[in-house]
Amino acid sequence: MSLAAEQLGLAHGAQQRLAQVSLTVAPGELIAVLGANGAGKSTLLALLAGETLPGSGQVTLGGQPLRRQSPRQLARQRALLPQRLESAPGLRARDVIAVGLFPHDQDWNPALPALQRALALSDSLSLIDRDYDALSGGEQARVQLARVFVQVLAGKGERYLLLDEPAAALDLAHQETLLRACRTLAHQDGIGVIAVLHDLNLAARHADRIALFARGRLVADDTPALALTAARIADVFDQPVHVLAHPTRPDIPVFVPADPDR
Ligand SMILES: Nc1ncnc2c1ncn2[C@@H]1O[C@H](COP(=O)(O)OP(=O)(O)OP(=O)(O)O)[C@@H](O)[C@H]1O
Repeated sequence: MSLAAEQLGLAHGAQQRLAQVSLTVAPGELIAVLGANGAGKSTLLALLAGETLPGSGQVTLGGQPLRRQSPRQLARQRALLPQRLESAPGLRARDVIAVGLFPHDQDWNPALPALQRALALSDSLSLIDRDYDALSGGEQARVQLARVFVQVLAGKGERYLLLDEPAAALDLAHQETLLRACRTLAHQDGIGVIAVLHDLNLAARHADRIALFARGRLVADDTPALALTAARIADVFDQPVHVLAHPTRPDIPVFVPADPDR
């Protein structure tokens, strides 16, 4: 059982968005996808979700090529949070969250355990009666997280959650809440979670594995300590860093950008 990218490639003319990427997400693991702007992270998530078709290679879910699965079956097994959130004029937050229940033929019902858990894990219960478009950016992000959380929690069997920069609009506490929720969904519920992040420290502290991308290629796929070496970070991000020891968790590296002027 897995969601697997097999030798994926996608190009537009001479521009190679992704090349020869093989990556497996297993049920119960949390993978952070890291890399510089334009490295191909969103492209990978769109391909893994079946929203974009690869130019070469294939994606399989539970051993079956994605292209053989109906949109409805796919929606029951995987949820995608895209990087750009659309506006939802005239809708309340609860209407947006209820979209995650549609693939399971369910409507908004406060007694649903999956819904209660999704609202708690995303800290969005207090937002459900607000107009979605009147929410702040971080509040909208929490509502969208509730939508994808309920989509996977209301399902059964093998399920995957694909999150494209879910922490981008969140404050410090809600970033921690989000990553703890991802760990719970992976480790307790057995969902395979793959999240694009830009914060190396957040990724190193919470992810089981890091998939590091540079110029459309996967350059490391390992535990945080082994994937995120100072030399590799300097190369991939063109930014030197100091790697420090975490004060209470020696297995977790801490990164501080090096400032050449000071
Ligand atoms: N629809 C598209 N058509 C053509 N090129 C695209 C398209 N979408 C993205 N690209 C290009 O593909 C490359 C990878 O883009 P992608 O969005 O996957 O990067 P990313 O790693 O998610 O970047 P960021 O951190 O900035 O969000 C970029 O060079 C981008 O300009």
